[in-house]
Amino acid sequence: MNEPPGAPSRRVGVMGGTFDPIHHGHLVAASEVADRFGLDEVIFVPTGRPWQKADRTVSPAEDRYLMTVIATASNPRFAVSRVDLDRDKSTYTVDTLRDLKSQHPDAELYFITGADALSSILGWQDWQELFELARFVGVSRPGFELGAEHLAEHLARLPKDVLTLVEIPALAISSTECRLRARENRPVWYLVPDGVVQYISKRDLYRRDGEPRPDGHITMSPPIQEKN
Ligand SMILES: Nc1ncnc2c1ncn2[C@@H]1O[C@H](COP(=O)(O)OP(=O)(O)OP(=O)(O)O)[C@@H](O)[C@H]1O
Ligand SMILES: O=C(O)c1ccc[n+]([C@@H]2O[C@H](COP(=O)([O-])O)[C@@H](O)[C@H]2O)c1
Repeated sequence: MNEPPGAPSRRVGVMGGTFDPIHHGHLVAASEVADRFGLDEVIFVPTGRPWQKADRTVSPAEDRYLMTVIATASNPRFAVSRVDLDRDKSTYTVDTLRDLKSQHPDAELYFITGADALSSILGWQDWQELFELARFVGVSRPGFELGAEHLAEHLARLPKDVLTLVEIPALAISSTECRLRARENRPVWYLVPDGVVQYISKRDLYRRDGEPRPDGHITMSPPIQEKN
């Protein structure tokens, strides 16, 4: 929704991700950055077609969107946007930020990203334009420390003062590990919000392609190239 003319500038965080599934590492990152930067809101933006994950099967966009809604529903400062899901092409952050900027013309945008994603930022589509649209906040993640030499070398090529690095409480959780656990019938409780555990079970996500479900149905995850 557009803001009324003359409204004071709001600080809006943007947390993009594939969220397959969303987990507590994502939620803590958003919450910490909101606190440190006094953000009024954090908008979670599930990717539509994450081109950098084209080599693997990704769950249908609507499932990832609904899990993101479930996970964020209880926090009045968290919201979810469909901009990347409703765009009929590969997902690029430059498009995400352009769309959100036009929806929130008076807001200062803060794009939140983990240290792992940050380490490839110079390869992102139109990367120079990204910093005209938003400030970037890179957060620590176990296994991807902010002080790593290769990350520093990569980030040295960015313009000055466009990125702030923030240490956050370390949660060694990844969506990959959650999917693996769900596939092997091991618990994902406490790694993801309770409602997401229940959604994974209800929709039978992360079972092997072609593996029969207890009710005899066969689940096939659509390949990422298909429109979900
Ligand atoms: N445990 C975590 N701590 C901090 N940041 C995280 C954590 N997990 C993911 N992120 C960040 O959240 C954003 C979205 O991540 P994404 O949805 O790809 O999750 P993921 O756990 O990295 O998924 P996958 O294991 O499938 O690659 C990225 O910027 C990523 O760096
Ligand atoms: O714009 C790009 O080229 C680009 C390349 C890689 C990742 N991103 C964004 O970074 C965010 C995290 O991506 P991922 O793959 O870690 O889920 C998500 O919003 C992606 O759209 C964006």
